[in-house]
Amino acid sequence: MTILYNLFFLLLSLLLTCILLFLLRVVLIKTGLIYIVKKKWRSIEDCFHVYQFFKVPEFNEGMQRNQLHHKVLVYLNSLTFIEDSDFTNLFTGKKPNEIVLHLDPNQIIEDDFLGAKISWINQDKTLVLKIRKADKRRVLRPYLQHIHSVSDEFDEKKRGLKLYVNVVDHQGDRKERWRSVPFTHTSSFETIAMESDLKNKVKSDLYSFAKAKQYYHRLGRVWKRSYLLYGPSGTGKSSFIAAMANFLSYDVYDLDLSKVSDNSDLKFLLLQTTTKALVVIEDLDRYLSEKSTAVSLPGILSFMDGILSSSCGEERIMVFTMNSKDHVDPAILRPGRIDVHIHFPLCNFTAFKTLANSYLGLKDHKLFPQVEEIFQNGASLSPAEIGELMIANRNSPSRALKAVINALQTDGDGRGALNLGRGSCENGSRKPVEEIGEPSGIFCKEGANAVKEFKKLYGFLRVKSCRKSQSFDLNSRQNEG
Ligand SMILES: Nc1ncnc2c1ncn2[C@@H]1O[C@H](COP(=O)(O)OP(=O)(O)OP(=O)(O)O)[C@@H](O)[C@H]1O
Ligand SMILES: [Mg+2]
Repeated sequence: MTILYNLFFLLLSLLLTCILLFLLRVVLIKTGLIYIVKKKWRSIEDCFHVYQFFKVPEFNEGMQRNQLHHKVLVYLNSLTFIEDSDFTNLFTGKKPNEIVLHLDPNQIIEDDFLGAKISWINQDKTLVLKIRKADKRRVLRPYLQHIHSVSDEFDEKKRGLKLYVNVVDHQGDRKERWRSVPFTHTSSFETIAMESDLKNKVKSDLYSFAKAKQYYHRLGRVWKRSYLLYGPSGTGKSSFIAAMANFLSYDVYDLDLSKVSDNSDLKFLLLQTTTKALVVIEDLDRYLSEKSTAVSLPGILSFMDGILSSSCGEERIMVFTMNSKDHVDPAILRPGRIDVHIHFPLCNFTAFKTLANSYLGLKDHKLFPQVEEIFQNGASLSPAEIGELMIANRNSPSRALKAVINALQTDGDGRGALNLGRGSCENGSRKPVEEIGEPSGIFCKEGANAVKEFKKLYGFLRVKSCRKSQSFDLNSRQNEG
């Protein structure tokens, strides 16, 4: 009996202690006393550690700006810890409704890195780093490197993307060949009407490319990737390039071949592009067939193979667009030259529904079956043409759909037939998109060499079809990256 009593009292006292501790915690948190306790605890802890201090002044002895000071400031302003500090400054940002936090003079910021507690004090144009002596050897160097990369990334994002266009070299001195303007195209993968599976493949391909620096280096390859976007006018090729740039946060270099004076000029232009860039040549088929450029075919081929670009920065993506591959020199299209080919067909019913959703906010409509039937009969228009009709009639969805039906019945008849006859992927003849339920864009990887490399690396033995080898390639690289 006494044992039972003792056990009961023990349990009761345990329960009471738990309730008391819980109440104490609530009081501490609710009243803010927790911060006082934490502060006191830290100052007691401080007494048992030896600290080292590193000063980062804003200017050096020659009164030149110390870049590290700028980087640390950018880094500290990006920390979430700044929100938790006792006081800080609030400013409006560049974007509407944006509010940014900025360090105040004399403010102390706590940071955590690899388990070490680090604090920064903002004192009279000098930032002072305080670190425990015991942590210094292990943490200081990687911490400073971390600051470098975070602040570079932050600066990069703040800078905004740029669109560069090449200008004619009037002086003949090859200086300032690129002019830039802010890149403000708002196109994104979400706004492009395209089969979602294909879109995801492109996204993951781009993403794994951006992460694969070590991999490309190990293979001794130039860290670049090239895409060919081909299809009739108004099918979204240029919009897709803008979406790629926005997705990767890369600048765009739009190369106008008619303003390039010769092969060596092309080389100079490439040398002047920066890293993290999308180098674009639009309408390559037209330049080649009209011979409207002074650059020769070998000049273009070596540009594609990355021989020229290997000497300049890295991490670049090249994009070429064409209306058709039919009359292009086979050397351009040979496997391994352009990594990924993407076909942009005229609109099919699936793409039409995406457009109707984004332009008119329509998920379904009683006229949809009629539109579907017209598409099934082979009629088609470009997404640009359909988009225009929808924009013009955006206040009345029914009128917009009737306008599209009308246009498909009159202008769209022959175009559909043309689309059906087009080749799509290298390994087979193209069937009507709607009939076989094929994606509205075709994604076909032609990098036979790259496929071999991946097979060697990962021990894949089965030779797959063009389409399959591409997806296998993407998966394996994703794993790698
Ligand atoms: N697949 C699509 N999804 C959404 N909008 C599209 C699509 N295709 C075209 N558009 C719209 O049509 C307009 C023209 O498209 P874009 O300039 O990208 O076509 P293009 O294929 O580059 O044409 P071109 O070969 O004549 O240069 C853009 O405003 C774009 O928003
Ligand atoms: Mg275009």
